[in-house]
Amino acid sequence: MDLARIVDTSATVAATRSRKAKVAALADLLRECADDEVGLVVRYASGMLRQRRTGLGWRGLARLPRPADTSTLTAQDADDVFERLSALQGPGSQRARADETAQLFARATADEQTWLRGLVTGELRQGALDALVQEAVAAATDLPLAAVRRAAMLSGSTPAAAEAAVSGGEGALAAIGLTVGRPVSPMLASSAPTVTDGVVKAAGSAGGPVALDTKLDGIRIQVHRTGDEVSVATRSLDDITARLPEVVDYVRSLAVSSVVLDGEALALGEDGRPRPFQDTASRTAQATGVAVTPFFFDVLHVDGEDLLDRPWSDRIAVLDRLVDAEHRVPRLTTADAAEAERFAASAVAAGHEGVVIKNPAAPYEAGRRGAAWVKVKPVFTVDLVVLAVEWGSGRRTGLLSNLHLGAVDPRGGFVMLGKTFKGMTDEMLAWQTERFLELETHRSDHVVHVQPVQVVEIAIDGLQRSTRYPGGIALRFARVVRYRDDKTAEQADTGGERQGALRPTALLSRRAGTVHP
Ligand SMILES: Nc1ncnc2c1ncn2[C@@H]1O[C@H](COP(=O)(O)OP(=O)(O)OP(=O)(O)O)[C@@H](O)[C@H]1O
Repeated sequence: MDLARIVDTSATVAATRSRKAKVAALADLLRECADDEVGLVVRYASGMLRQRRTGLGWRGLARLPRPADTSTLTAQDADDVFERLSALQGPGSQRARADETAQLFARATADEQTWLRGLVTGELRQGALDALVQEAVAAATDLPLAAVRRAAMLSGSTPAAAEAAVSGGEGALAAIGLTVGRPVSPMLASSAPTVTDGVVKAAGSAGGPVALDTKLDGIRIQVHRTGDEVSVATRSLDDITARLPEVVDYVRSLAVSSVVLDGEALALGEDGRPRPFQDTASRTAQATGVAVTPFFFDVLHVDGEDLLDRPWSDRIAVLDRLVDAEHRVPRLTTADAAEAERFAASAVAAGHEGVVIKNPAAPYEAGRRGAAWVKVKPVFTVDLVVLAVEWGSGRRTGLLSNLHLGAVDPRGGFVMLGKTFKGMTDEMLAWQTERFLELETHRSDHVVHVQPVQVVEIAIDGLQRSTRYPGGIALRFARVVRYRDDKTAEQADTGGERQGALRPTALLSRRAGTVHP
């Protein structure tokens, strides 16, 4: 497949607002692929490299050779270069990387250069793109979208689902089940403004009791075990087995031969209350530091049996049998809103984030964010992307301080919603100065513009209409809660639902919470 063909499709997808037209363009591209290139083309169409690391960043791409006049590159040519780059290490590798990169870019036309740079820096990646590509795979292969989606979630990979669809049709898609040892996209929660609303939403039209789980503010962990082999994956499916030996030891001690558990790892203080989130979060980067305790709230597989399609209540019965109460998330099942409010208040008083309210009849919907799980938190927080940072003054001279914050723009890119320099600890200031200088793209005056990849969680008192920012809304009293390294920019919150019409309520309704301790 010619690279230019993919670059063209990318441009068409970016240029149209019509979802139908985007899917049609992607499906046309996939129809033109040879079977053995589908995986790579799907990756590139989704803005993803096949290699986890290439060692190339924004800086390495700052100066490019003169573009070629005619396009000759294939997708496979590009992938071959990235494969060689990913294998480079040791002395001389920096030089070799620069040479390989220069040669690749010299063979690319101007449009291809721009596209390749976006691919390498992750700028082409958009969460929504993955869903579009799944639709395109279904359209190109004439297979049900639900079957493609399910396979993508269970394999944790849209390219893998596309390859199966092309090579073996619906049978091959259905054969992608849960494989112990291979992480699946975790089930996600929608949100509600109050516990009472959350109870109604999770119960659905049938009404009846719901389960309230304490919402722990730790590291989402999905733990797979076969025999003595244990692996731990994060929410974004990164392998952190080596970082969490205490979680590995605990799951290895369970009386099962194979199991897949879903939960949170949390660092507790001597008083049994959760330690500050930063303490827990530091363990995603290192195996030392404060100890974390695993708390499980779901089980997806046990001893050869997949439990995904079984109702939550059945799965929890299995969990209660397998895992002792000290390693389960505290929970209450009730149909009474007042009782639910009291439980949520006590969870918050115990130092937790809120509750996740669950429908007891619901299956485990990998990768889905629906009404079966509803989170309710006491403060509004939004996950935004840092677009630029201003140099500080006074006590903060020499440090990057005031953050320019953007939400994901449904039309592509980001839309700025406000700025903040509040809520940062000295440690955060030092860290962010280093981090944002690494991500710098250019400067204007006292503002350092950065690659839009760093997600930050911001607490706000609300949103207000404003003419100051292009989206027409602005954050009220924004302050930094923490940096979110477990989220990519495309997983940040959206500034609006459709066609650029920024709807503050859409942003808020997914985030609001009013549990009163
Ligand atoms: N008992 C629980 N049941 C389900 N999820 C829980 C539970 N306790 C904590 N969580 C965490 O809550 C997360 C969802 O809420 P939150 O909005 O805080 O997280 P997020 O990462 O910002 O958003 P999301 O994962 O929904 O995009 C889950 O991904 C999970 O990691």
